[in-house]
Amino acid sequence: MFRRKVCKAFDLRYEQTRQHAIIMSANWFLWVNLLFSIVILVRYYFNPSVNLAIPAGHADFSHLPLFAVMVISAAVLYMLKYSPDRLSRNIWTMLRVTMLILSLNWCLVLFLLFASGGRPVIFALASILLLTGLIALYVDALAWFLFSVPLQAAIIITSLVFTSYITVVNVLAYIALALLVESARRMLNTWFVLAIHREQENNDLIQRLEIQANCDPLTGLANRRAFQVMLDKAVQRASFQQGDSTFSMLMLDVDKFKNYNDFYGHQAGDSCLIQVAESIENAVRANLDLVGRFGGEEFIVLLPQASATDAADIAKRIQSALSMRNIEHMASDVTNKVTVSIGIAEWSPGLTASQLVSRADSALYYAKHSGRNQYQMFYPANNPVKEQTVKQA
Ligand SMILES: Nc1nc2c(ncn2[C@@H]2O[C@H](COP(=O)(O)OP(=O)(O)OP(=O)(O)O)[C@@H](O)[C@H]2O)c(=O)[nH]1
Repeated sequence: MFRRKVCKAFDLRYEQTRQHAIIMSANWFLWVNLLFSIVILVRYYFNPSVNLAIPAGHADFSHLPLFAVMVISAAVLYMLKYSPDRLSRNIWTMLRVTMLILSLNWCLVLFLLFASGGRPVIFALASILLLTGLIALYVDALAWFLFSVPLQAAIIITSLVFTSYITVVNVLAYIALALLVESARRMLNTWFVLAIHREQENNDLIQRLEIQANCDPLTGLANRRAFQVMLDKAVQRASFQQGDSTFSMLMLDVDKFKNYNDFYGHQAGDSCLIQVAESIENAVRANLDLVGRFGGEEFIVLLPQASATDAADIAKRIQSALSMRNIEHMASDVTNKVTVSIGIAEWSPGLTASQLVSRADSALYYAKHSGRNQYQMFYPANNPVKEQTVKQA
């Protein structure tokens, strides 16, 4: 089951990376096609003695496919640059069709050059096209075959048409070339897959380490360190924010938990802590509040955009969520169910994170000393008022 999930994740990553790679290298390859066709078109200006002579009469025809290569390459480059969704399936299909059309045009160029006496350079020209195509398209076997197969076929057909015979050496050379490029494509693709595997493994490892560094292993909640980071950020944000920047926090402690452990055993204690954690998580506001394990049987909740009164509502919800679980605690002198005491503190300008925590802690201390199974708010004079006490039945 787990393996299947890993494979799925790999498949997805592989497809996405392949798509990125093919777009990136197609860009490069289209530029190569564009520049290559321009160089062949203007070759006389560079070196009039170059052996790609095209006698009059043939020249126009040979220029046509070269122009076509130029125009198609430029048009597709333009589309790739300005397409709103460069990674869509349609773009991928368009690129494959483009590779076939470019290849057919190059076949025509080779054929016409061969016919006009440029024979000695045909093999070199085809080899350069095949090698650049291989570098650009090895990640997409279909695009590569659409580009390479017509070219390789063209070399053989052209030889057959323009020479009355075809030697064994020629045939062997063609076969060797075909085998060489295919084995090179497979090798490059193997490295590509391996690189994605490594990246996937590294990502998984980073994810695991992040979870280990930030999560409490028993409850899965944020650990104290992760909570502290979020709390510091909340204080920073609130300090720089104008207007309504209030936020609050809750500090919770399971009542008479030592007795619970002694009575039911440590393992049952662990399971009780997990249930308390779940109750808290279910009672807070999803995607907004952050629940953490402060240590031992103490929990902490960060409540963004919540005043002390809002926090008291959430504290009530936590108490009733826990009460509904009905976890027996026969060793408690508070009630015969597991209960929590809660301290509430609201941030006010100038307060540091540790000052806020210590306010929540002293409100919790007050709740404990007022009989447990209740919440208490902290007041600036560190004198929580008794009217704020709400006992859970
Ligand atoms: N099972 C279990 N117990 C834990 C864990 N962490 C801390 N404890 C226990 O939690 C208990 C905390 O006990 P105390 O701090 O004395 O508090 P209490 O018994 O809850 O009493 P009050 O808080 O005053 O109501 C200790 O017995 C710890 O061993 C844990 O991960 N699992």
